[in-house]
Amino acid sequence: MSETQTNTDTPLLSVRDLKVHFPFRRGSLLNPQKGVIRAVDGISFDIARGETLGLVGESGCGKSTTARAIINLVSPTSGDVKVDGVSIAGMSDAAMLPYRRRVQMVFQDPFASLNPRMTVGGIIGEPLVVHSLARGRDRKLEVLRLMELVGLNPRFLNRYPHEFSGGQRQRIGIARALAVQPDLILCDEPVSALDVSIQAQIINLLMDLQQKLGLSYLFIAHDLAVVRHIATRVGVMYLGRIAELATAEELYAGPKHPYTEALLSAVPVPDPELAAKRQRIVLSGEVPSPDVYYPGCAFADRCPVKIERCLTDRPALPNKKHAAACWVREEDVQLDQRSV
Ligand SMILES: Nc1ncnc2c1ncn2[C@@H]1O[C@H](COP(=O)(O)OP(=O)(O)OP(=O)(O)O)[C@@H](O)[C@H]1O
Repeated sequence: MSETQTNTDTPLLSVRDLKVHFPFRRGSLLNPQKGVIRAVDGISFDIARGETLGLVGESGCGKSTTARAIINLVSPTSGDVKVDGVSIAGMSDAAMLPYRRRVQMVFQDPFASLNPRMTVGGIIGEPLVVHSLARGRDRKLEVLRLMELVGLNPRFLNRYPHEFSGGQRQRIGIARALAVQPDLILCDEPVSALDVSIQAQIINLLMDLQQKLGLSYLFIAHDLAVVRHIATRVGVMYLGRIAELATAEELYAGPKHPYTEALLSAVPVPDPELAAKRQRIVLSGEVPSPDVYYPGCAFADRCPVKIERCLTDRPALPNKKHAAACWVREEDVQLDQRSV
């Protein structure tokens, strides 16, 4: 079988030991400082066809940078991103074009990501032009079909983004991503800027589209409540690393990492009796700066169950279905040799 053929055993997306470090210089002429921001610091995960991986963590933990590296908007410092087993590292622009069609992105702020001077028809139809997929009347018909698919009234074809609500603008962004018939959509906080009732509508739309079109999603959010209904599996990120990776069911029923426990304790529970029993874990301190190198677990400073080893030895995420990078909670956690 050729490398470009679809192999159902190969994950659609495979990310291995991905690091994205941003070197910086600051300070004064007399006291210059050089350093590196470890935005993403050695993460690995797969996404299968038709699956949704939720990627969750506080602001600045590296979620968007992960998505940007997958779509090649930033260059990885090291590690590998493969689609259907084919690595994108070092691909020429021409070789990247079909890849860009297969992997699309939907952004958090649907207003900032849509060109205000283009009509909805122009915005949704643009990728069809870029990828030479449809022209003239065919293009218009395809745009109208896409508008209906995402629940937009086709009569609004010639309207501008500012004439739509936040939820409708996000539908435009989704239709634009769908125009090239992608396999995987990277959804970077697609509902964070929307009201709660509208959030549910957009999540339902994404799930409905997944059913109809067999799409895979990487769904980024900063809280666990948002990904609960859409994610098949969830990765919890902390300071550029994955603290815990599990199926959504396992993670919500029994989180292993103390950081996941703290995040989950903040998720509202609809049942008042359960809510009364639930103890809220309030973490002390802030997420540490990604420009400091932590030899041990990056969460150790804020961790309520840390032991001495957590400060000195970096735990690697065990390679199994439900895994946490935690010396205290996980029996078969190993020393992460790669980062020493
Ligand atoms: N181009 C860049 N140059 C330097 N630092 C960057 C760059 N892009 C991101 N960072 C830094 O990398 C870290 C991770 O940023 P990233 O945007 O990936 O986090 P995030 O989890 O998506 O946060 P948010 O939810 O706020 O978007 C942050 O400290 C950020 O300031």
